[in-house]
Amino acid sequence: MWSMYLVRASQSSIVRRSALAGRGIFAVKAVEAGTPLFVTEAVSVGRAMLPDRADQSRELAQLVMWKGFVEQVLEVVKRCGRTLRLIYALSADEVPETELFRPNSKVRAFLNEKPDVGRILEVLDVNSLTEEAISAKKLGSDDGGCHGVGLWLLASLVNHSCTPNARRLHIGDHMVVFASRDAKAGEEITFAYFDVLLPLKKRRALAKAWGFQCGCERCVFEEGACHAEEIEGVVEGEGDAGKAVVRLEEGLKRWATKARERGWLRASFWEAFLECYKSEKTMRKWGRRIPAEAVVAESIAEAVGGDERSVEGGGGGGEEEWRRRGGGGV
Ligand SMILES: C[S@@+](CC[C@H](N)C(=O)[O-])C[C@H]1O[C@@H](n2cnc3c(N)ncnc32)[C@H](O)[C@@H]1O
Repeated sequence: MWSMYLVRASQSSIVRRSALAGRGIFAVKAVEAGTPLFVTEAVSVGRAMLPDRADQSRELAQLVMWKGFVEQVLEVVKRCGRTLRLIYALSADEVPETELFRPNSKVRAFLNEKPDVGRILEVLDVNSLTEEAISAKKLGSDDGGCHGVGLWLLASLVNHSCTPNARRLHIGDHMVVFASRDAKAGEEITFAYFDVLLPLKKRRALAKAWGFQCGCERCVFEEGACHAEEIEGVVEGEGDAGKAVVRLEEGLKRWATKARERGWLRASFWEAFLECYKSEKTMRKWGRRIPAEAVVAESIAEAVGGDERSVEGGGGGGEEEWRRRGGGGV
């Protein structure tokens, strides 16, 4: 009823206890950006055409899509005890054995067990993924532009991080999870559940809407760096993006931040950077005290993983070159 296979001799990812949440998926060996980590086929996907974002019938279309999806999952588990066992493993406290997720697993399935619909719905509520998401891309248009919500068992164990290292690619009912930046052996594989080019306060609110408080290393760093709140105050209070960016860049030098930390903080204030780049007047006013867009885009991409929105724009030369030419001087 379902199939899932791991690329690279079934060794790229395993399920382990996560410091972020109960369980998570970890890289067994170091991976470079772009490396496929695993491929997994959906238990089921409910698809529907979604009207324009502003259109209220969009909500109705989403409901119909969700209802169809739930019905399909219930059909599958009625016929396949193994899928039922895997779904229950998603909401259990203990770390499920990786063996359970292998296609030819010898782990015994539940046979003739009546599915607990309430429990399944609870699992679907927190584990279903949409094809149209911040960390996802969809290939192929055979389905006429339909969007879907589905359950991809192994991928649903991937936790959120504001400094994610993986993205997903949807091809039909299959999902390919690949590294969006280099990751070390033993590092947890994470997606962005929501936009991470946002300040800490906004990210906290989004995580809350998902029902958790994010404990990723970027959030921990930014919570400790009170400067982040100070800069946030400048951006919101004065409404002068140029001044805020220059203060942030001065701070990055003063606080002796590491390259990753600089990327995180720039990602948090990306909106202010963008406002500057859109205004010739601002760029003229602050000159080299505002780093080139390509420098900031590269720094953000290295820290929070590739995202096409962060690699727009020209400039070039990188951070070292920008500093060498006297950029960022106080
Ligand atoms: C799709 S599940 C991820 C797998 C989940 N950890 C598990 O063991 O089943 C989503 C849930 O994991 C938890 N979670 C994910 N990312 C988290 C994070 N960065 N910090 C805390 N909890 C997180 C939240 O409870 C969230 O609702």
